[in-house]
Amino acid sequence: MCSQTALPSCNVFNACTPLSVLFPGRVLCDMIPCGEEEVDEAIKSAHSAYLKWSKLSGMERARIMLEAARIIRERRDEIARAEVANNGKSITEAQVDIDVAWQCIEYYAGIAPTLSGQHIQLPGGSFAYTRREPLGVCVGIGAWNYPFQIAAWKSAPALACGNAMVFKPSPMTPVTAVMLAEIYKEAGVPDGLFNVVQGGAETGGLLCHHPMVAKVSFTGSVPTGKKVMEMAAKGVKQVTLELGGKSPLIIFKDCELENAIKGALMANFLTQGEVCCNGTRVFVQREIMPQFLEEVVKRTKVISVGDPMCEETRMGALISKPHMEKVLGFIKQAKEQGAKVLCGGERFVPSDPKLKDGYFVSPCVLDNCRDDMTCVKEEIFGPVMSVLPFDTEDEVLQRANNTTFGLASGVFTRDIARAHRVAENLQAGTCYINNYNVGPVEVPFGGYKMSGFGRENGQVTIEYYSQLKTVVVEMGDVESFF
Ligand SMILES: NC(=O)c1ccc[n+]([C@@H]2O[C@H](COP(=O)([O-])OP(=O)(O)OC[C@H]3O[C@@H](n4cnc5c(N)ncnc54)[C@H](O)[C@@H]3O)[C@@H](O)[C@H]2O)c1
Ligand SMILES: C[N+](C)(C)CCCC=O
Repeated sequence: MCSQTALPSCNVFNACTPLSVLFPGRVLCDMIPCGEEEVDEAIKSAHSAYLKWSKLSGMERARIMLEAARIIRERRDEIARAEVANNGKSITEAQVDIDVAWQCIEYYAGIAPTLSGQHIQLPGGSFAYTRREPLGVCVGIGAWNYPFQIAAWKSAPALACGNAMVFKPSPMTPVTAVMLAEIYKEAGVPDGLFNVVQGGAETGGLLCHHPMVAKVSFTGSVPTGKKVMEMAAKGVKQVTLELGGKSPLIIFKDCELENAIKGALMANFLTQGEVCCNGTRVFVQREIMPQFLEEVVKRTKVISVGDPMCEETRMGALISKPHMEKVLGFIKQAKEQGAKVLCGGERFVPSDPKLKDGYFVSPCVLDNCRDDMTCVKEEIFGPVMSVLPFDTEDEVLQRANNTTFGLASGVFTRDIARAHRVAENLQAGTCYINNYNVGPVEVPFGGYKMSGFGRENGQVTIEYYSQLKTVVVEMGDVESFF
């Protein structure tokens, strides 16, 4: 890497040992997963903090959250460099992730003072009112692709509503959630309000089962999401599930082709293709397929893969060796099933000897794809775009919806009526019209079908981190039947 990154200091529930060398393929830090005792301690301390935090007014909570957002802005480059070491994504993308994180905290700080209920008039001067109240201790469980951003997306609405959060990052990326905990503390949240516990499946299970936990917000794969839901159901805990996808991107022949090509690249190659909402099934209307392929391949071939700490790099390293092998396995299988590799799809070894053990894969465009191929049906979570021809709107809608996933979708067309008709008929939590993978924090994000339920970001997420109490006030005498 161009420069070394110092790991943040660790907090009480984080048993990782910083190593001084952070070259690709090396161990980032050694971790002892948190067991029953540490998880119990983290949840109890979060509960004590919740009792204080939930009694503050929205304005008071907002002031502290705004200070946290300010500190993140101030430390943006340091956190981004740690995120690169954590995940392997390019520094340019990591900086954007950190910006999205502080924007999210600012956004929910703005909402905190607006939380309110309703006043309902009843006969005889009696009335009722509703109060929006916090849930208590919420658990956040994160995936490894957007470690800092996921921690912010979960904690910001949780804290705005007056909850505490115990967050478990993926054991693949344990570092930057700890930095967020330190920042919240520095900003003035009560001790324990945002706790980080480290560990994998076992630690996650302990969190989901703990009786003092009111809600679990999970980001990860569908199989793990099902387990989380099952565990939470035992304690009748609320759940938000942000799961995987295999999203369609539909490009009609009347599109602005230059934008559609840029959109297809954005839909497939951010964060080495390890993005849940990627539009990996690119349906292109047959008439424009030759121009589309020529241009998309030309631009994919020049994506600079390599040292993620360098400003000019556009694609860094995949998360781990087993994951890289899984992605390369999908490409091999695609070829066996008849797909044609137009570019990339191989392990890439940069010329810098320090980077030779990194898990780099050259971005890949697959042609000759059919809907029944594994590469078109399953989430690869790597830099692999599958391109499929189509003829009519009805046909492409049916094929686009023929999946158990439903996280995102996209359409490129100049026909405004068609754009909205297609958006209405796509079975997905998000539809991008004439763009892809933009994610302003004001906009709700979440899935349909097996991509999950509940939402993150936007005003609606307040409903997933609070509960409504109804207070009924009698102004007259009690009318009793007895
Ligand atoms: N929809 C979204 O917002 C979104 C965002 C990012 C990633 N993802 C999805 O996440 C997946 C990749 O991430 P991953 O490999 O980290 O997913 P994963 O399901 O393997 O792990 C996710 C988290 O769950 C924890 N975990 C694993 N087993 C558990 C158990 N039994 N109980 C409780 N927790 C457990 C892991 O330690 C990790 O923190 C992809 O499918 C991707 O699409 C979805
Ligand atoms: C690419 N977005 C829009 C930032 C969403 C990332 C969410 C998780 O993978």
